[in-house]
Amino acid sequence: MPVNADTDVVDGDVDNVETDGSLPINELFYSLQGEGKLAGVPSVFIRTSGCNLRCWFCDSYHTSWEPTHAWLDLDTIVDEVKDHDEADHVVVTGGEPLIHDETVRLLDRLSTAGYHTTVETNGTIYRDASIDLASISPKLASSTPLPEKDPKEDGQWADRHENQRIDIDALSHLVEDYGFQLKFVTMDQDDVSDINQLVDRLRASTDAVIRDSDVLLMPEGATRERLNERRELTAEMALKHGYQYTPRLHVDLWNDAPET
Ligand SMILES: C[S@@+](CC[C@H](N)C(=O)[O-])C[C@H]1O[C@@H](n2cnc3c(N)ncnc32)[C@H](O)[C@@H]1O
Ligand SMILES: Nc1nc2[nH]cc(C(=O)O)c2c(=O)[nH]1
Ligand code: SF4
Ligand SMILES: [Mg+2]
Repeated sequence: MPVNADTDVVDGDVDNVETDGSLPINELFYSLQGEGKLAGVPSVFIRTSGCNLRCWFCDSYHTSWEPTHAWLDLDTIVDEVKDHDEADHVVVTGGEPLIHDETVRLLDRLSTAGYHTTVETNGTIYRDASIDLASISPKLASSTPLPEKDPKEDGQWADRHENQRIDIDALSHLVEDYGFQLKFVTMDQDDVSDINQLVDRLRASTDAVIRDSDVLLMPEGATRERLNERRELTAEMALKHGYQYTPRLHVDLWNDAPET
């Protein structure tokens, strides 16, 4: 993809940007869905650039900490999706895809064309859109880029990330309106109380039924090596609390190669 970095996209603050029927696209590729309830399903991935959070561990650094992208119009994006004629599932991810107004129009176009749509989102933004599966990954306290963890080493994003990472209203609307999964990146045992508290809070704030099997624990790890260090502990946490474990099939298969 051609590369440029826009300050507006860097900050995930695109309200005032004239997007003119296009989206900042970091990559578009065909792979197996690696995570969650649809793991293993052949899917086209559309990765938008720009994010309103800054998880220190973000495995898509060039959509968040240092965004790169080409602005592609919706016709071009949909045509590229259709080039992969084996696929009937599309995953719209990022960055945070729901910061962009045009993502709603893209989802409409994909749905009208007959695709099953999954949106990978951090759950801080609600949009009324054609979403079959809202794959929500709320960010735990352990994701906050404290100075000692920040890839840029200055801790500038810590407060903003911490203040924005949970929005109960947005989460409630997402689980009420769409098929959903709550997919938590887990570092260690300390995350469990954070997960339990959030699930309890969400259950109390919505009439939507949230089953334990809708709560997925996914080991942190952008590489095989790091995943190996966390998968067993994550599996044990899932067993102990009755939550579902999700692998990261693409990391097992292709490690951290781009476009996988
Ligand atoms: C790059 S994010 C993009 C979508 C959205 N911003 C979000 O966080 O859900 C896609 C998925 O990767 C997960 N993820 C990011 N970095 C990870 C890491 N180092 N290990 C495991 N999962 C990670 C996110 O939690 C999310 O489920
Ligand atoms: N194969 C594959 N599956 C995925 N599921 C969610 C992904 C994402 O980055 O959102 C992802 C990804 O990057 N690759
Ligand atoms: S919310 Fe998603 S894209 Fe944004 S920094 Fe966290 S993992 Fe990366
Ligand atoms: Mg990924």
